[in-house]
Amino acid sequence: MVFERGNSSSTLKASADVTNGNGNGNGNGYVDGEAPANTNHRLQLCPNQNHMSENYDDLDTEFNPLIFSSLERYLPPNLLDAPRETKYEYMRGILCGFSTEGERNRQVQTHNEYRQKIISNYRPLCRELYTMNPSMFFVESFLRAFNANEKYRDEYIRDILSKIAPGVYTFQMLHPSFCEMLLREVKNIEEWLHETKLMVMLPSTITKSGLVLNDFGMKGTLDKLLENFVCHISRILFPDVCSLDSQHGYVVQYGIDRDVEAGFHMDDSEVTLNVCLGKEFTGGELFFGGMRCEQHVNSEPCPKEICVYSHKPGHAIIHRGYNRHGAKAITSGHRINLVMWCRSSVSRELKRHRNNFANFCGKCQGEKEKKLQEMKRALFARERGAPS
Ligand SMILES: O=C(O)CCC(=O)C(=O)O
Ligand SMILES: [Fe+2]
Repeated sequence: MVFERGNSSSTLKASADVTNGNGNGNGNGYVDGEAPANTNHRLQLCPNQNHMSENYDDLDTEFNPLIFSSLERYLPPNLLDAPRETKYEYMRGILCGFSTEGERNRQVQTHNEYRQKIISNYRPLCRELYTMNPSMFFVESFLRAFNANEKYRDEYIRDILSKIAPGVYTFQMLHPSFCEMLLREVKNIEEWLHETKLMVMLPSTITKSGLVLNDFGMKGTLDKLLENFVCHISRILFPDVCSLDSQHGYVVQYGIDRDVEAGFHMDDSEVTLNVCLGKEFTGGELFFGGMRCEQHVNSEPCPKEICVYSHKPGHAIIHRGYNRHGAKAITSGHRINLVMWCRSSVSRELKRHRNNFANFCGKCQGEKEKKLQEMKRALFARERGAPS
C-alpha cells in the first residue's frame, strides 16, 4: 500500500466550511502550502515565469483577486494547468491558513452569505428531504433499535452494528426510497449549478465532485441526524469522544467522468459516518489503515488494522476521523455516498493539551507497550540481582 499524506486532517486550518463554530476547518485548504489529496507537492519557492495566470476578478471572494493571479505562478507544477476552480480552492485554502481571528470571522460571514445566496435561489425538488422524518429515512432494523425502550436501547443499537476492524463498524441505515430521493435531489442541484454557472465550494480536498448539502438547505436535517442518531452511536462505540456538536455533511461522487478514487487520508472529524446511496457500480472499496495521531500519520499499519469494505446502497460505515482510509478506484458505474464529518469542539480543545495519544493511536500504543515491557524486564532483572 502506498501511503500518501492525507490533507483533510484537523491540522489543516483553512476551510470552505468556516461555519462549524469550533475553529477547525473542513480540510478544504492547506497550511503552509500543503498540497491536495493525491499530490505531494508544495508551493514552489520560485515563480514559474512562463506561466500565464488566470484572471480572478469575477469571483465573489474575501481576498483581493489580484493575490490569486500572483500566487498562481507559485503553484506546484501539477496544478498549473488545473481548472481555475481547483487552483482557486487550493490558493484560498493557503490564504485562509494565514488568516487571523478577525479575518476568520469575516470568512464565516462570507460563507453565511454564500449559503444564503444558494438557499434563496435554489428550488428543492424533494421537499421531504429538508425535514428529518425517521420513518421515511431509515430501514426498519435501524428504527426498531432507536425506538426501543431506553433501558434496552444501547443493547439494541449494538446488535445492529457489525465490527469489521478495530474502530470500524457497519450497519444498515437508509431506506432505498430515501436514497433514491436524495440521488434525484443531487441531480437536480447539479442541473441547477450547470444552468446558473455558480461556482460551488467543494466539501474537501479529497474530492473534485462533491456537494456540501449544508449549503443547499439540508443543514437542519443533517443536524438532526447528528443529534438524534449519530451522537448516540458514537457514545456507544467511541466513549472517549466527547459530545459531537457540529457536522460537515456532503455527497461524494465517483465514476469514469468524475473522481475515480480517494487517496489515503484522515478526515477532519472526530467521527465519520459514510452511507452509500447507490447507484450501480463495481470497485470503489474503502480501505483502512488504522488510527494515528498527527505525529504518526505516515507510519505503517499493522495487519489487524487493515481492512477493505465494499459499499452497499443503504449501508453505513462509521469510524473515527483519525482512522486512515481511502477509496479504491471505481471500475464501472457511478457511486454516490453521503458523508458526514462529525466534530466535537470539546475533544479538539482537550487534544490541544495532550502529547500522548495512546488512547487511539496504534503507534503511540505500540511505543507505550514497548516501554512497559522494558520496565518490566528491568524490574525482573533487578529482583533476580542482575546488574541493571
Ligand atoms: O469514497 C468514500 O466512500 C470515502 C470518502 C471519504 O473518505 C471522505 O470524503 O472523507
Ligand atoms: Fe474520508
